[in-house]
Amino acid sequence: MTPGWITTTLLDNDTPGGLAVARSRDGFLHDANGPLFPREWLKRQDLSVFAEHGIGHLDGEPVYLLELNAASAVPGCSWQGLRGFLLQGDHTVYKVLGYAAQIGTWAREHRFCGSCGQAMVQVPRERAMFCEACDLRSYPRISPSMIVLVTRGDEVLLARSPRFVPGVYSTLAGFAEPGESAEDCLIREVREEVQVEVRNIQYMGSQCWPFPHSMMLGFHAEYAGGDIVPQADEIEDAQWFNIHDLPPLPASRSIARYLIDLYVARRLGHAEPVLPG
Ligand SMILES: NC(=O)C1=CN([C@@H]2O[C@H](COP(=O)(O)OP(=O)(O)OC[C@H]3O[C@@H](n4cnc5c(N)ncnc54)[C@H](O)[C@@H]3O)[C@@H](O)[C@H]2O)C=CC1
Ligand SMILES: [Mg+2]
Ligand SMILES: [Zn+2]
Repeated sequence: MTPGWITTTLLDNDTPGGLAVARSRDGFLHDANGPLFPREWLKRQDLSVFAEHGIGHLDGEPVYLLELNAASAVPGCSWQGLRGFLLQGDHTVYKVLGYAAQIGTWAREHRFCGSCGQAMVQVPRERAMFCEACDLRSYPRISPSMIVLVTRGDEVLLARSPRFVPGVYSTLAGFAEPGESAEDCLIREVREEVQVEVRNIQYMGSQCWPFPHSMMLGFHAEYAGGDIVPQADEIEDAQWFNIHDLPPLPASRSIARYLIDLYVARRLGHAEPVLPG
């Protein structure tokens, strides 16, 4: 048995047993023991199953996703969105759910060929949907996004989107566009969002961000010029904050928080944080 969580494409839906998670628009089903249930028990509940996907092994046990048409009442259980599991509880369980959410979303959104419109079929032994007429394979969608902490000595540039929890400021982020390198994207996003120029771009690490399918590439960059001008509509406010006087920050398991905590730790000579996977 291999401990921990390993994704797979090789599970047979007709083989009984294993564990399962159930996902609806209201999130994942969970009870006091969490969101992983004995699969046969879960399948006996009154759930409207849209699709079943084998997704991996947790401590050697096969794990399946039951993707539902809608949430329904299961005695002793409730529904919680993926973000709730990110903020609280076991991180490995969150990783299982993050993968399940990405596979469920992708499979649901790729039932028909984008080229000819015919129904696609799941490829055996590969996580792909296939159109025979077009010989076209669609793989799970991953959207690369740059995230950057811009610094100026003891100051860090943080901004607020109108979508954030009131008071919270975070690092700048944005999706890569076709034709861009990671660095091109970072420079463009910082220009667009605050009209600031950067230099000495340094890659710091990455994080899967399944909301719904981002791959965050984290960077540090130094300020090189310009006065902050927040982008209309996208950026509600942006400021230089002294590392000794920071505003409320993003959740501790986010790479945004890691980039800030790492810079502060290095500046102050404290122990460095560890990037959560
Ligand atoms: N893990 C973390 O610490 C953090 C993650 N993020 C994530 O980074 C991603 C990008 O951040 P934003 O500032 O919202 O992006 P952004 O600055 O590029 O603006 C968002 C806009 O981009 C467009 N968009 C949406 N999906 C897209 C795609 N796949 N490709 C290209 N454009 C797309 C939409 O018009 C959307 O309103 C989001 O998924 C966000 O959740 C953002 C901050 C922290
Ligand atoms: Mg942005
Ligand atoms: Zn086709």
